[in-house]
Amino acid sequence: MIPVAEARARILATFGPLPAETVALPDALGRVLAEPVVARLTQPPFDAAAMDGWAVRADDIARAQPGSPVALRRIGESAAGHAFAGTVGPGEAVRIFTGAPVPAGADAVVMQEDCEADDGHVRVGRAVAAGRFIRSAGFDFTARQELIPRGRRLTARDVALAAGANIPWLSVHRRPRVAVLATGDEIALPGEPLGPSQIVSTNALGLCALAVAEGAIALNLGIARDTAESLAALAAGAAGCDLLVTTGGAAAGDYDLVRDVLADKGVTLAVQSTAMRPGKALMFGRANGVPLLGLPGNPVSSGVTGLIFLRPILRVLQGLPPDEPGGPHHARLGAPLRANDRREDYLRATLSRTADGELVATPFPRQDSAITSLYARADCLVVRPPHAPPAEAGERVTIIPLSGGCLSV
Ligand SMILES: Nc1nc2c(c(=O)[nH]1)N[C@H]1C(S)=C(S)[C@@H](COP(=O)(O)OP(=O)(O)OC[C@H]3O[C@@H](n4cnc5c(N)ncnc54)[C@H](O)[C@@H]3O)O[C@H]1N2
Ligand code: MOO
Repeated sequence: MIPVAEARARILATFGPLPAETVALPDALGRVLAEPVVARLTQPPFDAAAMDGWAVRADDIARAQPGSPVALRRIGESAAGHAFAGTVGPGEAVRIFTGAPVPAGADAVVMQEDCEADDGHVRVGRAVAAGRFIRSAGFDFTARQELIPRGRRLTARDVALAAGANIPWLSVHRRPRVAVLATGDEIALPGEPLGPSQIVSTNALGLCALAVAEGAIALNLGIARDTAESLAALAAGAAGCDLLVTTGGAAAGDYDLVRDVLADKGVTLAVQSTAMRPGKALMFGRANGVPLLGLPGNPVSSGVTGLIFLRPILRVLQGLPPDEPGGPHHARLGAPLRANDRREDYLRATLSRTADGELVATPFPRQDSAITSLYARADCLVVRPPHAPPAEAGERVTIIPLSGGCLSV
């Protein structure tokens, strides 16, 4: 058994970002930038009004007050998309609307609420400083400015920003293609009629969903029976994928075939088992040239090892750091814990807050790696290092929040 950190390091060392491809902007949400987004225009491209009102010369209305307005001659109109072509001279004003270009000669906008207009004149009842209610050209960004750095997972806000920068397509890392293979004579697909000793496969669908949530394309290869032929035949479907993930058949039982059948002859597995719970039965190597991540069969073990090993692989393949920035996260323990043994423990737990806002993680009393109902309900995993001494309620612990994924606003 090797420590989790070492297993992760050995596994992640074999992956790097996938090549870039070009996608249309509407398809870029959740993708990771391979090239920075650089503005193709200056925004706003011209000095623009920030309010509906009147474009004026600030000096002309320096003495205007609510009781004694200054009258200016109205000479035209500037609406969004329809600029006023002339110049505002002394004693003149142009009707203007939010977003419209401020005409030459004017240096401020007065809100229409402070003005009274008739056909020929506008009476301005408030003095404003030069620059008031004008968004000057480039006030948001300028042409050739780097707006979004490479390596960022694009949010809905980023898509809007790139659109504003007049960019119709983006260079992003190719999505990882992940093949997922369940194993075991006892496993059936959801909805199939079940034999007397059969159970429904949860793991492959859960792992495919995890892969999709992390931005990958998942290919569910189905369920291999406990024979070398079945396993080899279905695993062949992973050809051309960036990763083959198996679940089940990873321990040392008589029917646990994954290691023997799939690992290339002569290739040593980089990881054979890890000092973690759940997830001891874990392997990593290559099968027919495709990286192979062999996860355990117990459903919670497959889910947790998916989070600890599959998720960072998918992030690295997309050009992201293995872990989300901002970690590690911490909380207070909501219940005491016994001393830990030599395996790093990942306890399924709920999160709550104390009256003064502190985060509290309370592990479920039952932690068996086959209890899927509690795993689905958990808000976080509490990480207990190997040989951790007994812990009191209230102690600070490291947690892994069970949220996130590729779609972010
Ligand atoms: N003598 C030992 N026995 C076991 C050990 C050990 O160290 N020595 N480790 C235990 C641990 S811990 C785990 S985890 C499992 C891992 O074994 P495998 O990866 O070989 O998994 P299987 O034996 O194939 O299945 C275990 C369990 O999970 C169920 N399963 C399998 N696939 C699915 C699926 N797709 N969906 C839902 N459930 C699945 C399977 O029916 C078994 O109940 O080994 C322990 N044994
Ligand atoms: O490796 Mo097992 O995952 O502890 O349930």
